[in-house]
Amino acid sequence: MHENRSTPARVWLLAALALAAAVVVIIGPALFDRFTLNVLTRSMIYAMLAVTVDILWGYTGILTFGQAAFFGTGAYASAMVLSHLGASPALMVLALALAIIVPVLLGAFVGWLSFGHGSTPLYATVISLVVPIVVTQLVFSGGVWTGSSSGLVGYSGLPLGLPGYFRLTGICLIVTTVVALVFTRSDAGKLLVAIRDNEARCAYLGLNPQRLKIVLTTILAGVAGIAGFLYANASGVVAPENTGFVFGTEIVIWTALGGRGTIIGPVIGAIGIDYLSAQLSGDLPFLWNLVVGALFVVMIILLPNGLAQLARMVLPRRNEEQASPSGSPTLAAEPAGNGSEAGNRVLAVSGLGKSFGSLQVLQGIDLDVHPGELVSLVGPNGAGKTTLLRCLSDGTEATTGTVTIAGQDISGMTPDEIVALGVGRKFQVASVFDSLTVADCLRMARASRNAPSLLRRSATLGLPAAATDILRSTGLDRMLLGRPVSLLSHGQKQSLELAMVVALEPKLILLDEPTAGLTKVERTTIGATLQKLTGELGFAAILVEHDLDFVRDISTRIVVLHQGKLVLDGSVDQVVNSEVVRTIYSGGAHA
Ligand SMILES: Nc1ncnc2c1ncn2[C@@H]1O[C@H](COP(=O)(O)OP(=O)(O)OP(=O)(O)O)[C@@H](O)[C@H]1O
Repeated sequence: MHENRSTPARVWLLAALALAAAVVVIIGPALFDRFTLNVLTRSMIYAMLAVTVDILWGYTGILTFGQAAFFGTGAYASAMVLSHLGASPALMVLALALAIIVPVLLGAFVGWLSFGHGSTPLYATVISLVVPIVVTQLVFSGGVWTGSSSGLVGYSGLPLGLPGYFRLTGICLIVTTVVALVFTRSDAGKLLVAIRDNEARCAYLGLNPQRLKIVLTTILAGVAGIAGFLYANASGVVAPENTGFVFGTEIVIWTALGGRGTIIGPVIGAIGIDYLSAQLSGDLPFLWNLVVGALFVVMIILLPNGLAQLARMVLPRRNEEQASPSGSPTLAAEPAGNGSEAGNRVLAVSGLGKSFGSLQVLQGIDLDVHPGELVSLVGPNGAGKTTLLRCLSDGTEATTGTVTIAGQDISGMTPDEIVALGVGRKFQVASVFDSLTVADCLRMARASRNAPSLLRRSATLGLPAAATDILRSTGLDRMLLGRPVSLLSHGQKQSLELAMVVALEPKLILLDEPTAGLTKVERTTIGATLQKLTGELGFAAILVEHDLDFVRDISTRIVVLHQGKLVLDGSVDQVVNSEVVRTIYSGGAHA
């Protein structure tokens, strides 16, 4: 794959900004008085935390109040070593190591609890509220080890002096910010947005969003721990408030006010508000919190995306609609993947049943599908068609019977594991990533095969020929690759989702009413595409469709489902001319 070797302007801009910030940090001690240096050192440590919250909340959609717990754990781990064991160079290294390891272990546990098997979106937020409270209680009950309610104070830290701490924390913040900016703008960083937008689609692209969120929580807990280490050294005191829920909420407020999903916004928000708090809370000790609270409410109403939104309104903006073609990646052909061997069954369903409580939705379904077949699944509303597709793409759905894909029983398997067996699923309502561009959506579809770069935006987009064909035939190719998905028409989103599914190079494609709401021209294009995919390229497909004329034109076989039972499985002619079908569609047949 070719990479664009020229360095984009935004990389130079980032380097220039980082350099300017480094200069300010280096000469800062000569510019600021002691009070300002002290406050800014603390503010910059808090800004590191705000970056971690922004990656979790702003990019990945995980609202967390728990970063304070990891920060506090790191701070206490360091302070306990320095207080009880000493501050020799070796013990300093131990203090730093524990300030990372303990929060990382806690982060992995919290991540597993929040996003592990069976979790719901509510888990993460509730657990992030509970963890700081638990950690604070542990600190209170730690006796002399943690200093209980008084915290730990009077230990020796790194021998840097105030200017040294200012410079060290400044450099750490610049590094954290640059790494976060590079990562969130890389191909891999787009994965976070994909998870935020549409977790189910991620799973059906063969990705494992739960695992990714656990890894992210763990790594960012480690970063919060490093911030805790800096704080414990620079301030010379750690207290229960450093681990608490109130502090965790403050970080969220700084992030929101600065502008989540921007990295720079939360950095400015944290430094600005903490600095102002230090300046004003002396003069307005009781009013200050009220001022911050009121500011928060006003901002949420007027500028829900924070100060960064104001900056975007003022600064000239790139017109996203005109971002193509110069901003678009170039399409590159990927070698064809694992085609199915004609003759072998791709899918074998035997005695499949599904019930919701006492409601039996599917019963005794037997079905085989071979490579090259386009099997249409028809039946009246409520017959169980979508439920059947769900049972074929999620091994935890079926109540009875077996589903075998490419020779492997899928019972108990999760959607991403089934994608790896060669199943692609297209949903009834186009399931894409609205905040990403067309190219990024397609890149997500390849992410389980080609690990996306953590550092770069690729200048090319490698896709199998079948997916590129769909883009060409539906007009989504080059000119629209850089366009945000939110600007696409309904038909374009349907075509994009189909291209994403085909980009997975599945053996079996499951399509739930792919032509719903499309114009006649769009339907004809999709029909021709499906015929080519199956007839010429050897994919197998199961198509749920209500339009019998469309089905008749393109199918190789038709299966009729009625009241949860498979009542007919035959050639197009057999089914179309069947008395049973006529009776079912006229509403006359009952099980
Ligand atoms: N999660 C659920 N809980 C309870 N009942 C459900 C659930 N999902 C589906 N059903 C019921 O299962 C039956 C089959 O639904 P399904 O959506 O599979 O039908 P369908 O053939 O796809 O219908 P349509 O053509 O209208 O999309 C319906 O009676 C529906 O109400």
